[in-house]
Amino acid sequence: MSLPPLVEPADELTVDEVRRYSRHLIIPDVGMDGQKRLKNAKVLVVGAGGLGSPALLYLAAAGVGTLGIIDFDVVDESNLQRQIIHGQSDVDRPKAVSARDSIRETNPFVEVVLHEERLDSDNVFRIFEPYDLIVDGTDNFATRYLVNDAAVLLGKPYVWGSIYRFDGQASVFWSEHGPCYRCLYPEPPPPGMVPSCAEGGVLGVLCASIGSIQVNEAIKLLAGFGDPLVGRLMIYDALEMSYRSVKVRKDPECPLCGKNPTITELIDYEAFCGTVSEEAQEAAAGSTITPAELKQKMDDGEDFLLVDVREKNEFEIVRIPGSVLIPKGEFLNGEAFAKLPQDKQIVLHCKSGGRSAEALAALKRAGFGDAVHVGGGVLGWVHQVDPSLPTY
Ligand SMILES: Nc1ncnc2c1ncn2[C@@H]1O[C@H](COP(=O)(O)OP(=O)(O)OP(=O)(O)O)[C@@H](O)[C@H]1O
Repeated sequence: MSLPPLVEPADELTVDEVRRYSRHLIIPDVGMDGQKRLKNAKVLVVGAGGLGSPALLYLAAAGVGTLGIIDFDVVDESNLQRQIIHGQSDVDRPKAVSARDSIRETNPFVEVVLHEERLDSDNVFRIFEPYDLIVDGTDNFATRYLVNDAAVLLGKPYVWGSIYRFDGQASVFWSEHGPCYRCLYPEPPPPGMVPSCAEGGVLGVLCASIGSIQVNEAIKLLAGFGDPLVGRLMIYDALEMSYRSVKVRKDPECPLCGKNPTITELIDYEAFCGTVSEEAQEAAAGSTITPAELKQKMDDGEDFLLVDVREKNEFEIVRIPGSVLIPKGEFLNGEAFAKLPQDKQIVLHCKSGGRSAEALAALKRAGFGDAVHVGGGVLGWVHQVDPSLPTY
């Protein structure tokens, strides 16, 4: 499928621009016409993190005239392994500002528009409106459904990417010409079932592999050449080193872009995707202790078993003294229960409190009524009790 260019060409390129983009200009498919279209293009990148970093740098280098950056976060040292738009001196600076500075260095001809806020249902239409196309570099389901729904309702193409450990996926969702994200994934996974990169990790260079595919697709759509990834899902396995693409059909029953849409306006995406299941929230209510309270229990010599429900690799990075490791999965499949004493209170913790709440719900269901979990997890322990330990 080939599609007409999204953007009209700019009137002209300056002498400096011709010199800068000469390696594009001599590709027949791009040429003067394509480069002028890129110059006139306005692209918004949501998230200046793992995918957003290479996406922003390559979009800027390619000569996309206006780049919007939306991110609410600041640069953390643990970002630098993959978020190559930021450097050591950017730690603690707002990501959007740090990304803008790098783009200025890469290509001063690009106009950068900063949105230092969290994209949500209240601001998404206002923020998306001026842009021709949206590139999604975020890491959470609530934002992906929000971006998809807003893009469908505004009729804009949505260039999507996703990464985890060694696996990546990318596609272009554009309901006028093919499926939307909801046609592929009608429902978010149950809370806690799909680990994030923060929980499971990600190979840094995978961000470049998938982020650059997103840029490739954005450029093709803006300038109107090649076969866009509309109606196809690209699947990349960095361990096997295989790329394949599978067809994704538009779902006629899609509640958003199907024949009889039931979703005609934005919804509450946090509630739709639920970061922690309702059962876990209920289990945690009244059964949550703070890291400082955990320390007090230890100092008082209370007899309890502290169970870390993270994965082995995380346990090796940092652990709370005296804890034993039983990963969350063993609570969900029931294997953990036989390993636990019946005559002691069980105290669960994870990295920041989400997984331990899920494990706590399973534990309570199995009859361990006085079990509790530690709100804030091992990160809370480091901040409140022992700042000499590393965080990740
Ligand atoms: N709704 C949103 N609005 C604006 N920015 C968002 C939104 N959701 C996520 N982001 C940003 O998208 C980026 C996602 O990047 P990535 O997952 O690589 O980084 P991270 O969240 O910094 O990493 P980690 O979770 O491993 O610490 C982050 O910079 C995050 O702040």
